[in-house]
Amino acid sequence: MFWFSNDLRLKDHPLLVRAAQQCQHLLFIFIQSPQQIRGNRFVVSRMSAERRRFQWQTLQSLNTKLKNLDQTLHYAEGEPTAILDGLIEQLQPDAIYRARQVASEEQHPWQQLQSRFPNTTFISAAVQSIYQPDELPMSVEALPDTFSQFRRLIEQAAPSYDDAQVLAAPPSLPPPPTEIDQQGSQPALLPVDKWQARLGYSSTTDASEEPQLTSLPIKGGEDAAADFLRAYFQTSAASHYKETRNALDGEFTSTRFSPWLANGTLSPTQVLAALGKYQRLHGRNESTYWICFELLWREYFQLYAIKHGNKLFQLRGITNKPVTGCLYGERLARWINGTTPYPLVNASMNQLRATGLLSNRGRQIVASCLIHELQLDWRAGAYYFEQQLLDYDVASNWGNWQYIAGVGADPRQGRHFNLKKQQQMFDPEGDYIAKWHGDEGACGAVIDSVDAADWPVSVPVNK
Ligand SMILES: Cc1cc2nc3c(=O)[nH]c(=O)nc-3n(C[C@H](O)[C@H](O)[C@H](O)COP(=O)(O)OP(=O)(O)OC[C@H]3O[C@@H](n4cnc5c(N)ncnc54)[C@H](O)[C@@H]3O)c2cc1C
Repeated sequence: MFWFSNDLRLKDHPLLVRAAQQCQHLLFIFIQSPQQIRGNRFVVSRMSAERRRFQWQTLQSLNTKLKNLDQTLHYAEGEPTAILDGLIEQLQPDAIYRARQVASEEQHPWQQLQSRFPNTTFISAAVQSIYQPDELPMSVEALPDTFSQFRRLIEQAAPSYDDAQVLAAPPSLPPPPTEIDQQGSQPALLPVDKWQARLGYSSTTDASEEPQLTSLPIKGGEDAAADFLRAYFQTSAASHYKETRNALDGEFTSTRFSPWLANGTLSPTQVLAALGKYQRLHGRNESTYWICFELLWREYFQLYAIKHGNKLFQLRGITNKPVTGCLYGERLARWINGTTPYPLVNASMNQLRATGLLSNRGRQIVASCLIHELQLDWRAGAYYFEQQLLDYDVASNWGNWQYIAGVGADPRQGRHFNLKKQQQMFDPEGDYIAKWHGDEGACGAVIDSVDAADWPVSVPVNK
């Protein structure tokens, strides 16, 4: 049994190659846990319709690729443990394969199944990271408290990422187990094609529906990821990355690889291999190095999530530092709907709501505003990002939020961005604010309509 999660590709997938070599039959499954869609006390839902659409495009694309190898992707919605429990009882697989998961919610069913089925072999590998655990110069428990320390250790000791090698997709796959009815008679588990109609998605998606940050649409699937990667390195953008990466908008100011890296249609090794080829053709400079630098941040946060477990989601973070933060509904609604007094924040939130995409600088600015100006519980922001971001990645999202909230890996104990200064630096002409209507909803200097005693706050009228 091969359980796909955030590794939705066939290329550069060592675990898949291993399963293809070791098994006589393989059942491919993807399970959507309702817990990861349902709301909680912070958000009405943890997954927006736009994110689901992107995920669905990705699953369809994976299914098409599997079909070319006479295989099928099966999909189920439900508690992973319950679904797999039934399937393991029924099919008695010798082994179950799954990409390593870094956060507790995703790890939990795997651990439960391991203890329930001691005679089944559970095989997992880090297929979403640059380094395997044994290539790291430290154990996960000894991960340094700051990124800079981690980067220095990696750059001194770990194998160089200059000559990254991409593994080919398996040329063939073992057939599905005979017990699985291809027509999908299992109520919980159906081939992806059958689910498509049930969920109301069309088999082809109108390209104009896809969110765009560049002239290429952000479309789900391994082929779309490969096209995007190729298109990026056909430009000279990588040679200027360090100077442009902080821009709020614009064609290839940063790589925009994150949506595909997050769901595993693209591996970091594929990015590094394409970068290596680019450097051999056009030369290396500080900008090309900086792409690796940012990928190391991603790597760091993955290990950070494993090391810190549930602390990733706690108000006091990994520091246990006492912090305040309220869940004041009116302020949160203003932040979400782009009606704060800060046009730059509003523009960024409007962009995020409309597209599911936001630059790194935009994320830092709105996160800082939620924490420092609006004084809200940072987890409300993190959950809202989880709902909206097409590139949502549990480790990068929660790790970055903790960093800005001062309860994470930041040696400076948090970041408070001066919003006026940020606007002068990154949107001096106001183009971004105009494009995303940041002025339209701005509510003036007074954020709240009532004070602490619930009295209406009157706005002084200038005569
Ligand atoms: C509050 C907040 C929440 C975030 N949530 C997420 C998230 O859910 N998913 C996500 O992938 N990134 C997240 N990031 C990190 C970063 O903003 C995005 O990775 C980046 O904007 C993606 O655009 P890009 O692919 O053009 O990045 P580039 O600048 O081109 O960087 C290349 C790659 O490096 C990695 N990377 C870059 N910056 C970071 C970073 N700070 N932390 C971790 N990895 C990084 C990404 O995989 C990215 O695709 C968050 C940042 C902040 C401040």
